[in-house]
Amino acid sequence: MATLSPHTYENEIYADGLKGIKPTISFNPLEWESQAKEVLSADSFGYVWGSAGLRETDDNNRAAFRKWAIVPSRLVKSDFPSLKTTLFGEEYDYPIAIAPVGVQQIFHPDGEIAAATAACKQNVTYILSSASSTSIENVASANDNGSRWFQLYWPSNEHDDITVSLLQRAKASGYKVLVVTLDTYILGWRPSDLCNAFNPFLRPDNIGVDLGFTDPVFRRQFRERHQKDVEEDLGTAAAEWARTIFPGTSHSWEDLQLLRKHWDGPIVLKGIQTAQDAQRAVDAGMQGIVVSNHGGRQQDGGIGSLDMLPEIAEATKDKLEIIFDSGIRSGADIAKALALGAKMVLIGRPYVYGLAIGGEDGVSHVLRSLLGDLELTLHLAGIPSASPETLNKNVLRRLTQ
Ligand SMILES: Cc1cc2nc3c(=O)[nH]c(=O)nc-3n(C[C@H](O)[C@H](O)[C@H](O)COP(=O)(O)O)c2cc1C
Ligand SMILES: O=C(O)C(=O)c1ccccc1
Repeated sequence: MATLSPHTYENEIYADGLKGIKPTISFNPLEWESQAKEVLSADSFGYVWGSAGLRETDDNNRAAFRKWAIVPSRLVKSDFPSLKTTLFGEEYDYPIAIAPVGVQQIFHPDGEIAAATAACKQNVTYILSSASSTSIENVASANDNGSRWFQLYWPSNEHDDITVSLLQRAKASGYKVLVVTLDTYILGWRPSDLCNAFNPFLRPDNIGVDLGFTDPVFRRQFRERHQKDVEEDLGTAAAEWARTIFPGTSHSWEDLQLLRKHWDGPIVLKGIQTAQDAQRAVDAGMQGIVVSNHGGRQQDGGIGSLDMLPEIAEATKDKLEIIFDSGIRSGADIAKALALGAKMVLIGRPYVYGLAIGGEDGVSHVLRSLLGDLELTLHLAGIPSASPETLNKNVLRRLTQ
């Protein structure tokens, strides 16, 4: 069955309207946050909404989009724009993917299963977090024949055998691209979580440690250390898994060779914010980067992620694939990031809010809304496709310096 153009979501909604049926989830992306707040516990809402320090990096992420504006062209006779994009030699239907987000069961009981199912149904890539509350294998089953990538929180060198085990499991379960997050070897200073005394990893129900608890190498080593199984001392095991994937200190550029050796598909470094680091990624044999500051959740007082995209793209876009995140909230935001050099963007908090509000349907709603908005934004600006030939810096003007 041919996939319907995303903007046709509108037709469904207006047809329902004629029957007196009103949508339950907002179409205003900024209201997804307030709707999620109504249904989540204070702890869970504070965690997803939270950012580092005074939220300056987060604010700068949003402000960066407002420094650019789309300039439309007229009498461009074209069909609805193609949203296809090509990365690592593969064609993707849409230039968006689900950002890796940990502990999704604290937002909805169906957690990762709901989000990975929605991603498959909407033809959007799902990136599984290392801090998932559902195992690599179970998420793969839910994601079925969908496109899925695996995000690594990278254990320190003393745990290389666990790293290799995670990579092997991901590979065996059909995850095609490895995304290595470099900005979160320890959690940032997050006042919302501190005020709630809430650490998503140190919970009485131990949600969020499933990848460790299902890992044969972690389980064997736990037994050797404690002469008991993970199930016999869940609290200790959860704390040890948290220390394993958030070791407190960073790796070095040389360490990437271990990942290169054990992963034969594309590797993408997530958290890059300078052209110099992007070039280092090229030199280290990496295939892509995510220009990201983790949604401002790690380091406060930082520059907006979009502010750094043009110079990074200028320096390296012909040498590796550029993906972007941090602050994407609308179709116009996606268009701007693509125009400034990204081939794909990651959707973060918006889909988590959708998950909280409506489970699988809520995630589908957010993805369909963003894609419908993107499609009409390009179409009405006279931009015939999302590819760099037609969606590039020429369609933007910088408003302020
Ligand atoms: C609740 C939450 C959990 C996250 N967990 C992870 C994670 O496990 N791994 C990771 O690489 N990034 C994680 N991120 C960061 C996202 O992948 C992404 O970079 C960020 O959400 C983008 O910013 P935005 O939400 O403002 O768009 C998390 C973000 C949120 C909001
Ligand atoms: O909150 C985050 O940003 C994050 O990356 C994370 C995910 C799971 C557990 C702890 C932190």
